[in-house]
Amino acid sequence: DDTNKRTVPTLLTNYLDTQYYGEISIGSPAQMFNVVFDTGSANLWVPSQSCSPFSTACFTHNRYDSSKSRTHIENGTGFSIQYASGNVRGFLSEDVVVVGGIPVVQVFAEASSLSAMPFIFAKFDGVLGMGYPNVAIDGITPVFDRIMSQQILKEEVFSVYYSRDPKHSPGGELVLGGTDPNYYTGNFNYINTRETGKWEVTMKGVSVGMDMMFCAEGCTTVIDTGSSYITGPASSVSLLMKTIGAQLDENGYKVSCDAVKTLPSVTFHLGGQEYSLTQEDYILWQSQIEGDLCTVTFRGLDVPPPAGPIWILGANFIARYYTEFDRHNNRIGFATAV
Ligand SMILES: CCN(C(=O)c1cnc(C)nc1NCc1ccco1)[C@H]1CCCNC1
Repeated sequence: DDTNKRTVPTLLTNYLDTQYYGEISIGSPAQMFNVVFDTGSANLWVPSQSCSPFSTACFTHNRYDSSKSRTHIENGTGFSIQYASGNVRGFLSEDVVVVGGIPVVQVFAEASSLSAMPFIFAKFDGVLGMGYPNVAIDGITPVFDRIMSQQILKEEVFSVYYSRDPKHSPGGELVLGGTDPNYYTGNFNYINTRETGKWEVTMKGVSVGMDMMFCAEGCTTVIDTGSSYITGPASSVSLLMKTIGAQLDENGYKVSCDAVKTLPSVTFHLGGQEYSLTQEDYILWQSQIEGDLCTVTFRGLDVPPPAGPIWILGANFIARYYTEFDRHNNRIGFATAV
């Protein structure tokens, strides 16, 4: 019977609307880590005590010390994960991982080397992949699969709320086993994931204002809770930016803050619904001493075939559209975030 099945909330911290992370523990006694709950990958890794003191990114974060955990199980298999933005290398260990108070015995990676870029900018220590098992490196059963097999969740889904304004509390919320009606209004609209066993769907178009500009023939789109921005093929994004009058500089596309109010909406056509982002949603407005800086939260990113070309909808999309990831029905649901 479902009476004793439950949902498991984890509060998230919002760092400048670009990084959202929550706390987990590994080991006994508990060693605490801040991790991104990332639908764009399927492995758990945290920095290792054994990382070189010269690896700045490793050294400035919490590190797992296996010698201090009485539940540590030796493994030692090599591990490496390659992101577009950087890479992580290390080895596997096994220990008790606690997420939202739920303990699982989990194989994870101790990162003994972390590329300085981008991890010196990370406020989080590691990444907890919420992707499908078939994309997990070394064939490791992901954390969420281990929690599902305990049969304690009301539904085999998880949901993500990202706040839009760092001053709001909480910065975000991950719910395992259901959704949190406090953070969305209206009904969910669902899109089936592609058969690839990834949190990706076929998008039916991207329009700017009233004009359909990209992806009219359909294109693969990843819903990635671990990415800050929206990315698309570089040529498409540069045309989109030209249309809104944004200039590319060394760290992204900028617009003059005075022009922000005249910017058009950008609309993503998913599953027969239109998901619009207004300038509110896609401009990061930072007040600086030398004047305000308005960054457009779109980036060009060319993912090589066979995985690419793809669009990636990240945190700025999820902040506007509360997202449910449904492993039971292999579909993604969006509702208007509060
Ligand atoms: C976590 C690695 N990722 C980042 O894009 C990334 C890199 N480096 C920093 C400093 N932050 C990142 N993401 C911040 C964030 C948290 C929640 C929303 O965005 C991606 C890599 C591809 C899979 N998906 C995740």
